[in-house]
Parts: sequence; structure tokens; C-alpha cells
Amino acid sequence: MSDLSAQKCEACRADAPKVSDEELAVLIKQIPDWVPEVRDGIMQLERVFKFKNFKLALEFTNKVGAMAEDEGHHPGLLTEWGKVTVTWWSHSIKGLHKNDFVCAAKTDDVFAAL
Ligand SMILES: C[C@H](O)[C@H](O)[C@H]1CNC2=NC(N)=NC(=O)C2=N1
Repeated sequence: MSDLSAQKCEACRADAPKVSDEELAVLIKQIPDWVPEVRDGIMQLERVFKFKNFKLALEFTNKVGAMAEDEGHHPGLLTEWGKVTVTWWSHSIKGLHKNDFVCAAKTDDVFAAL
């Protein structure tokens, strides 16, 4: 478990600050497999996870979904044969909050524990 994944998501209001470029540079080092990407003008974190078949991809999807419900923070999940694309961003602030890095690290832990 990393320093980030040991943390809990905090309530994120519409006026919560987005992660700055300097904070992003520090945080991304803790989740090196994630790629920051701007989609529809919104900065997001994305990682593609590979699996041997659809059943394992779906099992991972459900575990990430359960973790998200536990955290009260929810990702984009695209489940396909042999891969799951996970995308984290904070809808309330239309960008990245510390919560997204915490949940990305927790997603890595879910994958590592499969
Ligand atoms: C009311 C509820 O807490 C909010 O809608 C939560 C739910 N899950 C969420 N998930 C994400 N990724 N961003 C949010 O802003 C968000 N808001």
C-alpha cells in the first residue's frame, strides 16, 4: 500500500481547489502508470489494465466499483475483452482533486491483489 492509497477521499465541493501543476508533478510520481490527459477540456487520470479474458476484466471492474462506492468517488470504467480503461477525475470541480490520485493508487492496489 502506498502513501496515497492509505488515505481516504474527502468530501469534494464545487469550490474545492484543483490540483496545481506543481502538485500534479509530485503526485504522479506515486502512480507512474497513470497518464494525465485532457478530455473535453477536463484534466483526467487514465490507465489501461490488461487481462487474459473478459471474466477477469469484469471481476476487476466490479472490485474497482466496490472501492469507489466505499470512497464515495466514482471513475469512468470501460470494460472490454482483456482490458479495462479506468479514468479518474472530479466531476464537481471539472478537473483533478487529490481524491483522484488517492483512488488511482487504490485502483493499482486492487489490480495488485487480484
Ligand atoms: C453527491 C455525491 O457525493 C457526489 O455526486 C460525488 C459522487 N462521486 C463523485 N465522483 C467523482 N469522480 N467526482 C465527483 O465529483 C463525485 N461526486
